[in-house]
Amino acid sequence: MDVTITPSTVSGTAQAPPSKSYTHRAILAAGYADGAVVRDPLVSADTRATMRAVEAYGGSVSLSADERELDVTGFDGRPDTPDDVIDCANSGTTMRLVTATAALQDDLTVLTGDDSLRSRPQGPLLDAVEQLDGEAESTRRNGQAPLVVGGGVDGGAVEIPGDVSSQYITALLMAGAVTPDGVDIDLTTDLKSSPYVDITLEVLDDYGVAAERTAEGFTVAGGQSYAPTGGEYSVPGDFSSMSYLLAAGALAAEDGLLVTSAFPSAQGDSAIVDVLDEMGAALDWDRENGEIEVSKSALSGVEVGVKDTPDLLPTIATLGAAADGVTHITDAEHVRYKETDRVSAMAEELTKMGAEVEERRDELVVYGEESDLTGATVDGRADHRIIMSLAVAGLVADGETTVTGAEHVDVSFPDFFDVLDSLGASVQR
Ligand SMILES: O=C(O)C1=C[C@@H](OP(=O)(O)O)[C@@H](O)[C@H](O)C1
Ligand SMILES: C=C(OP(=O)(O)O)C(=O)O
Repeated sequence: MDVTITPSTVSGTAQAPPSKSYTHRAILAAGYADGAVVRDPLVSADTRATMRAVEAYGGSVSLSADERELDVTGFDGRPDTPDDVIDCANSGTTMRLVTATAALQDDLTVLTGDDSLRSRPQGPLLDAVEQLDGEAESTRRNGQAPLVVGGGVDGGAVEIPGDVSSQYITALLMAGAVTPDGVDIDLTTDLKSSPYVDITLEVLDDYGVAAERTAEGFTVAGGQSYAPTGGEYSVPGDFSSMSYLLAAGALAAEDGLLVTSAFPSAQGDSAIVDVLDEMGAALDWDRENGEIEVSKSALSGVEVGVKDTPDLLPTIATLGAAADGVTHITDAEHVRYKETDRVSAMAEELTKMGAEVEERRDELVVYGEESDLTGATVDGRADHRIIMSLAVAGLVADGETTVTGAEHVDVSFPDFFDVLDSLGASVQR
């Protein structure tokens, strides 16, 4: 599906979708448990992949008609051998988290995904499973899926780099809690995306599982049981998804835009509020009521590191292209290991729209004052975050912007274009 955006103003109220990261964890934690009800889940292509995995391991997942509740019956810490290959589709979180689940059972599980997911790095996690005396192979022996994993690990100590994906740590902590011996994780390089591990620790705690940071990394004791208080878990709003709404507001909400479901949580991507503030956006976050009011403002360039917040790079790149002055997005090397190489993707696609952008190995520099955003046909790269960021740029580009492959917003924000349309943007599908 192609979507064409013409310059528009936006106004009104938009509710942020539920958090993808919390939903994945809440569903898998319910799988490790006897079961649980997950309230306000994100129902999207990626979280459906995690639901399929829980079912493949012997659990069941049923979604209420209004999609506000997932009733999960768990496999209680003892995954079955799946009858078939687990298709993780486009979801890195699913593949990493359920690879560690596969290592808990003696037999083998085969995990695969789409072209993008089969090109992303899994090697350090496979290596960690082998350090725990499990079996973990990449069929092509290139550290990428398809993967074959099993071996019935009992726990132990692992060394793993922290600068490829924090999802390996999340995976090992979640599975480690139900091993007999627990898992000690020694990070051999600096941890990137660390707020995502904080999300994991928060969800584990809510499910009654103890895990903690250590001087070397993290540790989780074995022999624990997952059980959320009252048998229920509620998912908060998603700040990565909110970043597109807030950016749209800062660029195009002449009369202001209100974003709801914005309660504080462990999500590092709530840093978008500070980034916008530093760029000069008129913005007010009422934390108590979970509401952010933002209005169209003259923005200036900013220097921002995305070590902890890789998913914000595409949004900040768009903001930088519409701002005055230079925007430096630093510490960005790990942003290349996502659904696409997002550093290159944003550099190339914003260039097609007339932006002046310089790509470095771990940095994207956007020269806002030399950028005159003009409508163009841009490639969404089958990557939800690239599509949403380019669509937001289209709100302020001169002329028509067509984003190709726009259906991939289905991964994290399925009704993104409906929401944009309801806020008054001119969106043609
Ligand atoms: O654990 C998670 O929910 C996620 C962790 C991050 O990935 P990395 O840890 O691979 O950087 C982030 O980019 C991804 O969108 C979601
Ligand atoms: C990188 C992302 O997710 P995942 O790693 O789960 O594919 C994302 O949502 O931007």
